[in-house]
Amino acid sequence: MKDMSLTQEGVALDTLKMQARGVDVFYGAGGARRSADELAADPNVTQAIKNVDVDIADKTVTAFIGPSGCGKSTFLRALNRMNDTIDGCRVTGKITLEGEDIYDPKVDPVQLRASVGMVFQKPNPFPKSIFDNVAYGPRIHGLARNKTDLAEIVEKSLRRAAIWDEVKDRLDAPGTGLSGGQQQRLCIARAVATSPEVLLMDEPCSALDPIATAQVEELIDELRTRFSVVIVTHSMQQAARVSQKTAFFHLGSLVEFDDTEKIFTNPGDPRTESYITGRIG
Ligand SMILES: Nc1ncnc2c1ncn2[C@@H]1O[C@H](COP(=O)(O)OP(=O)(O)OP(=O)(O)O)[C@@H](O)[C@H]1O
Repeated sequence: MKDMSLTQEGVALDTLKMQARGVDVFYGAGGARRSADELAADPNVTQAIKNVDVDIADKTVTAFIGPSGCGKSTFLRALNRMNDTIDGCRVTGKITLEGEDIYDPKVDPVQLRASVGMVFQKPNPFPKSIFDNVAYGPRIHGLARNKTDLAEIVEKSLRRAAIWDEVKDRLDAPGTGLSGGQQQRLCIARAVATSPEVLLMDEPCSALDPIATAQVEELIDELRTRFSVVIVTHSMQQAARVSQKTAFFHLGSLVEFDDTEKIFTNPGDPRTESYITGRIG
């Protein structure tokens, strides 16, 4: 019998943070408002995501895995409307954060991205001081009442990103002068400074050495005590180490979504099995 306290994707209802239903993403869609069916039928339009349903649980790390070009990053960007910044990119279907439609015209995408933060593959600190990198979000969103308050938010964020001890004596130094691993943790501090509900990470360790990767992975485990984390990774070992839920994408479709342990030990779909055993991808 179906457990009514779970969503169709098997996530406990009382922990549901984000939900995607029937999401399609198109590139080269042009400016005119066309329906998903019209876009799908247009040979000049690329459909990168096809009818995807996903549930993102609170205080959980969800990994998106799949072969190159399957749409992982495209779908991740749909979760905080980063695709809005790409000309001709159209997202259809429904994505909610705490039950609210994030594509509703009332929603301000800049505000949304403070709640659904993002960390990119390549560390991208602003050409500003370490302090100003972290203070940027709280400043533009008016989250600090005064200077002391702002300094507290910056310190707390740097501590959460496990980089405070390394930078506390040089907060005025440029963020771009840090090592790659430190820059990535600085970017994580910048993303958590606005107290997001969800943190999206697009291959956050791919530019890092094994020691910096281990530090960021440890940090991800710590971050999930406060936030939902969604991570795109090419490393199956990393997905198995850091996540509790895994979504396997193939050719723009979500093939399987389940507990990470199940995906890696007893996948339900032969395509998932082929991928995790190295036969496709
Ligand atoms: N800005 C864009 N314009 C046009 N097509 C794009 C754009 N970005 C991605 N695509 C296409 O969308 C599809 C999915 O790409 P996406 O980058 O989301 O895949 P991915 O699974 O994240 O790949 P990878 O693992 O290689 O990063 C691909 O066919 C890609 O060529």
